[in-house]
Amino acid sequence: MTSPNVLLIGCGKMGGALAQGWMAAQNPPKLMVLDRKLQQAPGDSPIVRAASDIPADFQPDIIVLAVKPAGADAMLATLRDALGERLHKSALLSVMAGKTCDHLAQACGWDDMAVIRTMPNTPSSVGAGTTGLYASPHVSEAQKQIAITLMKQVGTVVPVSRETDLRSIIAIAGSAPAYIFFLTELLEKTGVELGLTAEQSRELARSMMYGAGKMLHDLPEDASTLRKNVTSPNGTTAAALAVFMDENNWPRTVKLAAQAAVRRSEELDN
Ligand SMILES: NC(=O)c1ccc[n+]([C@@H]2O[C@H](COP(=O)([O-])OP(=O)(O)OC[C@H]3O[C@@H](n4cnc5c(N)ncnc54)[C@H](OP(=O)(O)O)[C@@H]3O)[C@@H](O)[C@H]2O)c1
Ligand code: PRO
Repeated sequence: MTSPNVLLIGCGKMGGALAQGWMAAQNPPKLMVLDRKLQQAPGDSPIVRAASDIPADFQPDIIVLAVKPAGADAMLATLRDALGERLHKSALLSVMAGKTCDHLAQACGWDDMAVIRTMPNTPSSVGAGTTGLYASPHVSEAQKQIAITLMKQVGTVVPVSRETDLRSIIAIAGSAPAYIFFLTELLEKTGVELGLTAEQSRELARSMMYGAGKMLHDLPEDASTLRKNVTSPNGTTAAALAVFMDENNWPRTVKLAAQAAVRRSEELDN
């Protein structure tokens, strides 16, 4: 398949992670980046500062919208003015935590605009991303396949048939690397409190996270089996897990945290 023309709007934390992942992939897209401050784009992709600077002969296959939800409408208005029918011919792929497909289509100026909503995460930068993907009814099968292929270049894609499922995906995958990074921070800090040097503690916590993640990725066993394999009867792990697994501890807080992320994504739609 020939590589698609991709216009990436916003090359910050998430847009930048995708661009990095794509540029390291086998058959990278032909990328143009729109960002007001970025100095150098991954793969030295061309950068424009505003929609009005997009060259007249550039027809994007996919426009990846990676700005904050609050800035989306204004950005789409300038894009519509600059691209006209070229915008209508593209598929819009949002990575934003809020704003529905219908809302984005209207902001583009066409009710039948092809809008794909995704929820990727920052591990996309190292080809280990996880992306939930919903294609609205106006997206053609060909456009959907281009979008899936594009996001598969940076990791795993989980298509969903209900747009509202993206909220759950935010809670379980989009925001979730931050939960894991926070746990890593806590382990590092606790290691120092227990007498390790900061360097030792950092290396131990990070290496352990990588090893556990690699087992989850490489092996077919359920997470619960992998957990049980670490837990000797009446041993050290059982002592630690008795704290974490208390129903008022992780089972409760993980659910509360996920519900808070879902609620926030509902607010970001408006
Ligand atoms: N971060 C994540 O882990 C993650 C994961 C999944 C989805 N998302 C979604 O990704 C989107 C972006 O989040 P982010 O964390 O990547 O934010 P970010 O780091 O602030 O990136 C947004 C980028 O877009 C640029 N930008 C915004 N408005 C612009 C405009 N009008 N013209 C030119 N450039 C403009 C920003 O420039 P300035 O800095 O100058 O404003 C910035 O470089 C959000 O909608 C979020 O919900 C994020
Ligand atoms: N980062 C974005 C946020 O915090 C969306 C998921 C991850 O809103």
